[in-house]
Amino acid sequence: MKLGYKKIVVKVGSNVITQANGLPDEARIKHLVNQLADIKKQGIEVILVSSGAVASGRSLIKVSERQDAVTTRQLLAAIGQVKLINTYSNFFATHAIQCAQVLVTKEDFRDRAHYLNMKNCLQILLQNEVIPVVNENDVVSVTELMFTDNDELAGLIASMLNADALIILSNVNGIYNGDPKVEGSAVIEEISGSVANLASFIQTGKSQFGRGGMITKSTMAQKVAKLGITVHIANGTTADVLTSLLNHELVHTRFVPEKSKSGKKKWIAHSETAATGVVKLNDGAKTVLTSGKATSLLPVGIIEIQTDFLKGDIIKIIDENNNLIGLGIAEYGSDKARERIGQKKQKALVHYDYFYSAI
Ligand SMILES: Nc1ncnc2c1ncn2[C@@H]1O[C@H](COP(=O)(O)OP(=O)(O)O)[C@@H](O)[C@H]1O
Ligand SMILES: N[C@@H](CCC(=O)OP(=O)(O)O)C(=O)O
Repeated sequence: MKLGYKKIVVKVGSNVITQANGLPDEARIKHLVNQLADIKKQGIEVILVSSGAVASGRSLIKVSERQDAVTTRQLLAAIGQVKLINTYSNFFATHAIQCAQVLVTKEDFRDRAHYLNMKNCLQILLQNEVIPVVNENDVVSVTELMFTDNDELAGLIASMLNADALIILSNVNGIYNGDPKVEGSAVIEEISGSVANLASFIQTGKSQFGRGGMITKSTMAQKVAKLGITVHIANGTTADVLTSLLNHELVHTRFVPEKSKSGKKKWIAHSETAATGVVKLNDGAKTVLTSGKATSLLPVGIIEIQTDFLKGDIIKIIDENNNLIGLGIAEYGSDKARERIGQKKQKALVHYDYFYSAI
């Protein structure tokens, strides 16, 4: 395979594996499994992140209209995930490949210890030639405990496992430079760095069964590419999509990766919800920290400690307009940091090795 990847994360959206009438599209699931089996047999490690539990559940049970959205999702996912994983498991078995069900919540990544537990679990499956089939545990993850969508989860897993690439399969050929339904719009084939006007191309609407939409997909893709992982967004309803993509024969959107960041930085990048403290910087410090040079956060650039934190906590670093600049691990607690605000020649609050720039 021309692209030469050794480890890939493939994310399949609900729309790819659901027919227009809401029933699971078994022929498509089979076709994707055949390609994944082929890829695995070529020595590439594969992790699958598959949506579709809720959509599968909808085909199995009629839900009362009086039921609220959260409990409906729990009911449908609880039933649908069984069908979804059975379908994958049966198709993988025809290739003599074992797959595993890994259901996760945001809580499973809340601190470094939990994050490493998840990482160990996926690594042991890969070492045993098993394909992990990951989904959010929709039965227990509700409201603020939820991932934005499975694109966010797939980005987190790709970063955690140091994958070479993340392939997101949706029901469009990639990110278009306008409304995909309007004639004249074309697929943007390559995106490098942070493209400021990318969101302006993207319609806020989602596809029939999707959760996050293309804006969250592109924000996540830019973040993951910044960590050094190539991200591809392609059409999962196209025949032989994965093999064509990996052979460099498919029109789709590719996010060009930056230099690979360390495992610790990748973890910090995905730990915004675990952050305790909030520290505000002046514009000079912001410029230096986001310049791309190896610079640590010194107290001289701090103008306010907004929320307390302890040594070793993840802290959010914001600018004068309260926009997020980055995340980092505090070298000391907020008490000491407050005493040192604006002072020169003080120990860095966040060392460069433990700072992730969100800009
Ligand atoms: N500029 C754009 N390029 C591509 N897709 C877009 C764009 N703007 C909006 N979309 C919509 O985003 C949808 C894909 O996002 P989503 O519904 O979350 O899919 P999935 O279920 O695969 O995660 C597409 O079906 C498309 O309608
Ligand atoms: N966990 C949910 C899918 C949530 C989700 O992000 O869906 P999608 O936008 O289609 O990838 C399910 O299995 O139904």
